[in-house]
Amino acid sequence: MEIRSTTDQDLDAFVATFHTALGRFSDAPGADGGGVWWAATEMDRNLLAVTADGRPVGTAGAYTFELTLPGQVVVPTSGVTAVGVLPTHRRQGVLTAMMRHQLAELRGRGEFLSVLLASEAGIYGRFGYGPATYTQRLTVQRHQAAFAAPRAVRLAAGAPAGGSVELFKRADCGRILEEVYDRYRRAQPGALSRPRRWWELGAGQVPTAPTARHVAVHRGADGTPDGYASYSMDGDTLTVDETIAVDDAGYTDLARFVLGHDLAAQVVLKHVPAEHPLRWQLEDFRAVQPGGETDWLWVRLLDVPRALTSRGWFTDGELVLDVDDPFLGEHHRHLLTVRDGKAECVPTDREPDLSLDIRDLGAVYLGGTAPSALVRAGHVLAHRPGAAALADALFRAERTPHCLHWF
Ligand SMILES: CC(=O)SCCNC(=O)CCNC(=O)[C@H](O)C(C)(C)COP(=O)(O)OP(=O)(O)OC[C@H]1O[C@@H](n2cnc3c(N)ncnc32)[C@H](O)[C@@H]1OP(=O)(O)O
Repeated sequence: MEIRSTTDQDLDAFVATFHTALGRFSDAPGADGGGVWWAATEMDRNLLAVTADGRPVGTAGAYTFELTLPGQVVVPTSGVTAVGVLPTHRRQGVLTAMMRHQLAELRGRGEFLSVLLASEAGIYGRFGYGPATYTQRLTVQRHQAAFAAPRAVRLAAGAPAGGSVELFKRADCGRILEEVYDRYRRAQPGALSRPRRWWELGAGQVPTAPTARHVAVHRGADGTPDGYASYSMDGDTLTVDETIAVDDAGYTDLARFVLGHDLAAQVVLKHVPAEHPLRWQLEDFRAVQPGGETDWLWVRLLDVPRALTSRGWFTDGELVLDVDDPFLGEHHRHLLTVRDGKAECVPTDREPDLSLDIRDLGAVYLGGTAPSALVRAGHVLAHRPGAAALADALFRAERTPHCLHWF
C-alpha cells in the first residue's frame, strides 16, 4: 500500500472512496439542500491510500485555515477532513499510515498544530489529538424568556449606546455575513477562519451555504454590522443556526430579537459555548435548557515550544511539563515560564510538575479543558500539590474557546 498526494484528476476517486467509507452514495453537491461541500476541497492537499494494483482504499484531506488562540493570536493551521477507509480494508493500519504521512507533511509546512472534528471520539486520541473546544445548544421556552433588567446598568455611569437589528434573506447578505464572521473569529479563541472561497462557493453548512434562511444582522451604534443570527421556523420552533457578535451587547440584542419572535413557542440556539451568559440574563434561570453538549474542535500539537509561546497567557507562573508523544516516538521536558502575558518554553532537566500525553496537552491548550479534570480522570500526573490548580489558572483563556465552523 502506498500513500500519495492527490491532484484535481483524483477528485472523483477521492469523493467515491470517502463516500463508500461512510456507507453512502456520492450525492450531487448540494442535493440535500446543504452546502456544496466538495467545492471547497483542496485537492492539492489531500491523500489517497492505494493498493499495489492502484485501487484507492483510503482518503484523508486538509483545509488551509487560521485558528485564533487565546490572546487573539491568529495562526495558520490545517483542518483535517474527509478521513475514510473502505470497509474491506479496515483495521489493517491504513488510517495509521495516512495519519503518519499527514503529520509529517504538516510539520514540513512549518505548522505547529492541526485540528479536526471527530466523527467518533475513539479514533484520534492515539494520533495525538485531544478535544479542545465544546459546544451545546440552548433551548428556551419563549413564554418564560423575559429578560431581567441588567443590574450592572444601575452600577454604571450611563447606559451603553444602543445597536439595531435589520432583517435580510440569506441570499442577499453573504458579504455582510463574511465580514462579520471574520471580525468575530479573530477575537474568539478556538474559532477558525472561513476562507473567502467557502463563501464564494457556498461550501459547508448554513450560513456559508446559501440555504434559505432569515438573517438578523446587528449593527453597532455607528451602523457597522457586528453580529448576526441566522434562523428558520419549523412549526412553533425557531431554530438559530449561528448567533455571533463581536461583543456581548450585540449578542444580547440578537438574543432578545430571536426570543421576541411571535409564534415561536421555543427557540433553539445551536452552537453555543459552555458558560454562556444567556441563562443569567433571563428572569427565570431555568428557562434555558442546555443540551446536546459535545466535543467540537480537536487539537494536535506538532511543536510544543512554538505552540506554547505563540498563544497569549493571562496569569504569571512556571510549570515543568514532561510531554510524551507515543505516536511520533518523542518525549520532551519543557520549562514553561509565563510573565506579562508571554511565555518562554525551554528544555529542562528539572523535576516535572505535570507528566502528560501530547493528546492531553492538545485538550488543554486552548483553555477549554481544565488540566485538573484530566488529573482527576487519571490521565495527567501531578507531581506536587498545587500543580494542577496552577495549570488550570495558567491555561485558562480570556473567554471560553469556541468553534462553530463545520468542515
Ligand atoms: C476528521 C474526519 O474526517 S472524521 C471521519 C472519520 N471517518 C469515519 O468515521 C468513516 C468511517 N470509518 C472509517 O473509514 C475507518 O474505520 C477509520 C478511518 C475510522 C479507521 O481506519 P482504519 O484503517 O481501520 O484504522 P487503523 O487500522 O489504522 O486503526 C488504528 C487503530 O485505531 C483503532 N480504531 C480505528 N477506528 C476506530 C474507531 N472508529 N473507534 C475506535 N478505534 C478505532 C483500531 O482498532 C486500531 O487500534 P490498534 O492500533 O490498537 O489496533
